[in-house]
Amino acid sequence: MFTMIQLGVNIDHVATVRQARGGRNPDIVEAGQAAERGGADGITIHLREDRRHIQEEDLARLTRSLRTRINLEMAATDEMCEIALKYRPADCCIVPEKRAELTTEGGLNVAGQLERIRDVTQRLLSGGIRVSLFIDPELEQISAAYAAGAPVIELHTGRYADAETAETREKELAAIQIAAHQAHAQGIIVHAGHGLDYHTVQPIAAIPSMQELNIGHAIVARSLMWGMEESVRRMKALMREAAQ
Ligand SMILES: CC(=O)[C@@H](O)[C@H](O)COP(=O)(O)O
Ligand SMILES: NCC(=O)COP(=O)(O)O
Repeated sequence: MFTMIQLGVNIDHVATVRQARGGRNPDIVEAGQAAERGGADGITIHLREDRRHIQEEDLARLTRSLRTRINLEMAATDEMCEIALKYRPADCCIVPEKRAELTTEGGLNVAGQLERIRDVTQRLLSGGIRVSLFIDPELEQISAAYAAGAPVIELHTGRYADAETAETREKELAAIQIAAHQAHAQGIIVHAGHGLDYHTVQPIAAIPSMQELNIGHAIVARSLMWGMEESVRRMKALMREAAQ
């Protein structure tokens, strides 16, 4: 059990609000620093190919301004590799992208493109960047992530978070628990994220090998009522309570 489970706060949707009108309000750096004051152990941003929210300038400004660390989510493209190697965030998480998607729909198919993912993983590792692969909780994908040489995986919690019945949620939770155990047994560091919120986070945080959760939309949504610091503080407290 990792008693000090960490929280990466994804601030993509602060940029979504900004992009609605352009300009610099709300300011992405202020949001990241407020999340850090609330207890964020890192800041996650997804620089999408379509730049719908986070821009490269956001990455540049956050790189200069944050106290903790940046987890850059990115597609497995040459463009994104070059940007990652330019700014050298502590972490890069390789995620699948489809332009038509509203948000990330599934995990990265590492098994189906192993050579490509291995190449991107090794290029980033060689640049001193820790690499995580965003995958569905499937044993085949864990084995492929290991074969690609990724030191970290982030288990996609979307099906669990979006489950419409208690039965489905229990089934999806069991899949995540099994996947986390399998990955940990292979020496892979286990993270999780996508769709988690204040009433679904604790069973995921309670998984013994879980070292970090990346949570964004629920925190940003709540920050409109509670403020960013308090929204992060409440999420972190729920996680720490569950992980004890
Ligand atoms: C990979 C993942 O689940 C999220 O971190 C991702 O950033 C979702 O994309 P949007 O932030 O664009 O919804
Ligand atoms: N990788 C998951 C993440 O960074 C945040 O996802 P969400 O909480 O915005 O769904």
